Amino acid sequence: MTTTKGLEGVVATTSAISSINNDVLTYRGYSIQDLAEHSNFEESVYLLWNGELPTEDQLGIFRKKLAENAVVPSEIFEVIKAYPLHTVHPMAVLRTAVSALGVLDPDADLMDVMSNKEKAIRLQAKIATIVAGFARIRQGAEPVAPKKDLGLAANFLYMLKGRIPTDVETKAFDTALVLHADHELNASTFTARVCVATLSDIYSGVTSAISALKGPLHGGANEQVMNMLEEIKSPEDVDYYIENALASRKKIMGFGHRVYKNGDPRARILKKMAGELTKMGEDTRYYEMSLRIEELLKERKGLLPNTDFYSATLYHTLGIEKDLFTPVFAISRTSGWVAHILEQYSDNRLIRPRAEYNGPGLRPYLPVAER
Ligand SMILES: CC(=O)SCCNC(=O)CCNC(=O)[C@H](O)C(C)(C)COP(=O)(O)OP(=O)(O)OC[C@H]1O[C@@H](n2cnc3c(N)ncnc32)[C@H](O)[C@@H]1OP(=O)(O)O
Ligand SMILES: O=C([O-])CC(=O)C(=O)O
Repeated sequence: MTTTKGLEGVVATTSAISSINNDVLTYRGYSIQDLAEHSNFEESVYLLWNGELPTEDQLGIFRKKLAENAVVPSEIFEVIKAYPLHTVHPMAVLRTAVSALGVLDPDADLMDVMSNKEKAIRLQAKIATIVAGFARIRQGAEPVAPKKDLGLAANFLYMLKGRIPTDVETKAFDTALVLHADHELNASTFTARVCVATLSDIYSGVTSAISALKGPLHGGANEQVMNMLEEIKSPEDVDYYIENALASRKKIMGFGHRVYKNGDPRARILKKMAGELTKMGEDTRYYEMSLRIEELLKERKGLLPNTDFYSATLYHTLGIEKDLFTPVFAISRTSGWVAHILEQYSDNRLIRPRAEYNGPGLRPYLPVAER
C-alpha cells in the first residue's frame, strides 16, 4: 500500500461538474472568467445542477422557484434565538440549522431524482435566509422576510441590512457567489460525497460539507484574512507583521493552494472587484494593505492569493460582518455541494479507502489488575 499525506494528487472520482486544468477553472466547460462577467448566480446554479445553461423560460421558472422557497420555517429561528448569540460562531449555527431543515422536511429521506432536485431548490433558497436571519437575531432584531421579486444575491443583502441594495452592491455580491459556487473535489465537497455515498440524505451531505468548510485551512480562511488585516491596522505596518509571521513560520491566511501553482483565477477577479468597490468608498486601507501583503508573499515565499484573500476585503466593503464571510461562502458553495451530491447518487458506490496501519503489532490483552 502507498499513502499520500492529505491525498495530494490522488484522483478520487470522475466528475463532469467543474474542472481545474492548468490553473483554468471551468463549470461544465464554461470558464470562470466568462461566467463572472456574463452570468449570474441563479444561471450558474442551474448550469451546475443540469449540465447546460438555461433558456430564458427555464431560468425564469428556476428563479421563481428559488424565490418562492426562500422562506424559512419559524421553528428554525425560534431555536436559533435560544443559542448563546454573542459567542456562537455563525458557521456552527448554519450547520445546526441545515440539519434542522432536514428534521422538518417530511421528504428528507426520499431518494428519487425529482424529490432530491426539489429538496436542492429548497435548501439553496433557504440557506441565505438562515444566515441573514441569524445576523438580525443576534442584533436583537427580527429576521427580515425574503422578497419574491429579488434574486438571491439582492435578497440576501436586503434581508441582512433591511434595505434594497444598490445595483453595484448586488452585482459585486452576485459575482462573488458565482465565483465560489463550485471547485472540483475540494475538502467540503469531498466530505459531502463521502457522506451521501453511504446513501445518506441530501441534508446530511450539506451539513457535513458545512462542517468541513468551517475550518480555517478551507472556507474559514476568509474570516482569518479579515482578522489579520484588522490586527495589522495600517499599511505602514504590513512589512513588519508579515516578516515576523514568516520568521515564526506562521501561515498567512488566504495564500497558497493545493491545486493552483500559478495563482487562483478567482483571486484575480476578486482583486479587481475589491479594488473597484473600495475606490468608490472612503476607506481604501484594507485594499492597500492587501496589495502589499500580496507583493511581499510573492517576493518572499512565491505564494499567491487564493479565493479567500480578496473576498475578505470585498465582503467587508459590502458591509458584511467578518464572521459571516464563511457562511456567505457556504450560501454559494451549497450549489456545488448539491451538484456533487446529485452526481454521486446518479452513479453511486460507497467511498471507503484504506489506511496503512502504523500502530503497535499484535499483543496479548492484559486484564486491568495486571496493567
Ligand atoms: C477556499 C479554500 O479553501 S482556499 C484555501 C484557504 N486556506 C488558506 O488560505 C489557509 C492558508 N493556506 C494553507 O494553509 C495552505 O496553502 C493550503 C491548506 C491552502 C494548502 O495546503 P497544502 O497543499 O497542504 O500545502 P502545505 O500546507 O503543505 O504548504 C506547502 C509549503 O508552503 C508553505 N505554505 C503554504 N501556504 C502557506 C501560507 N498561507 N503561508 C505561509 N506558508 C505557506 C507551507 O508552510 C509549506 O512550506 P514547507 O514546505 O517549507 O513546510
Ligand atoms: O479547492 C480547494 O482545495 C479549495 C478551494 O479553493 C475551494 O474550495 O474553493
